[in-house]
Amino acid sequence: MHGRVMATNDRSENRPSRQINVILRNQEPPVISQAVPDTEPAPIQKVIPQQKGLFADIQKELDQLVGLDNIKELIYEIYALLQIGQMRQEAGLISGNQVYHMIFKGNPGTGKTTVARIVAKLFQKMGVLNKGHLIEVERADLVGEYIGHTAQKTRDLVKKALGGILFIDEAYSLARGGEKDFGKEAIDTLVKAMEDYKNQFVLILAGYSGEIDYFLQMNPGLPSRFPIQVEFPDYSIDQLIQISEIMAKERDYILMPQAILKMKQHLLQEKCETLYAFSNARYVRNVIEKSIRQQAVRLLAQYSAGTPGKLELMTIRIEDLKFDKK
Ligand SMILES: Nc1ncnc2c1ncn2[C@@H]1O[C@H](COP(=O)(O)OP(=O)(O)OP(=O)(O)O)[C@@H](O)[C@H]1O
Repeated sequence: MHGRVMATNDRSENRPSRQINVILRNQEPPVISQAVPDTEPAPIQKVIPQQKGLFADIQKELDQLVGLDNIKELIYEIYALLQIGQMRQEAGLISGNQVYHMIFKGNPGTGKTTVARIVAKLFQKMGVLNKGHLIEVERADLVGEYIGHTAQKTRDLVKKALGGILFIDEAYSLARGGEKDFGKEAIDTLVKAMEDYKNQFVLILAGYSGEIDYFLQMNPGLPSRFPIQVEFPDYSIDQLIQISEIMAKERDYILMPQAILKMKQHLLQEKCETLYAFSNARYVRNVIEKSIRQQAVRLLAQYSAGTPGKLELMTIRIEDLKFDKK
């Protein structure tokens, strides 16, 4: 699975192995089953009701997301780790500080920012971060125009992110100009901030998979600082259709079957033509929003002397679909 949490202070090498299987069920109390060696007490099925409340909100948000099973699993894994960490602490056991800086790899519109927001909320609920906000930046926000300017800009943004998440989109662009570029200064400042403000913010670097891999290769000191690496796969056409129906529903609209069919055909073509530049769920969102505007224009023209009924106000027809990119 992508995106496993790697414990950085694991002292258990010499102990018998203990495997923790996490089963995530919809709206039900999480069940944690432990498979333990013969010498230990019989397997325990432990239901911990107080976890339900804390995780319920997060789970509700995750349930709204189509696909992303590996990421949902990862988020639950982090939650479980934090819960058990608290219990271990209360039991007087070592529950050392975990490092939560992350790399999110994926094409545009695959849900990276959305998931980062949910992660921020989880960390805030679990007391890892005291604010749980997300500061989203890109190269231009970090890199300055003269020596020292970049370090200052980057430090200021880190300070804004304290208590939350600093999310750097297209992070690899910081290494674009090599050693002489101010991007290098931003990277060095970020690395220093990760030391200076340990556990006070979480840094997420996001971007295209290949470019992020290249970026990490060029900066060998970085990968070990990001123990959690997650792949955001492109959505299938069926998932994109599901997403479009959810997006329409959230706005109190319904897509007619003919409109769905047309959307399907169009997405197939668009995905083939644009390849890596295809912006997945973001593209679908734009289509839905444009189509809603188009429906409004159609209805006004159609009902110049009356009011459309409730169902008509909700319906997106095939002729409402708008695909142009402008
Ligand atoms: N799995 C999903 N289910 C439902 N909606 C989704 C899903 N993934 C993304 N979206 C929606 O698609 C839009 C774009 O998502 P988001 O901004 O998280 O993508 P991103 O990977 O950060 O994109 P970029 O790299 O271009 O910034 C948002 O409106 C988000 O709510």
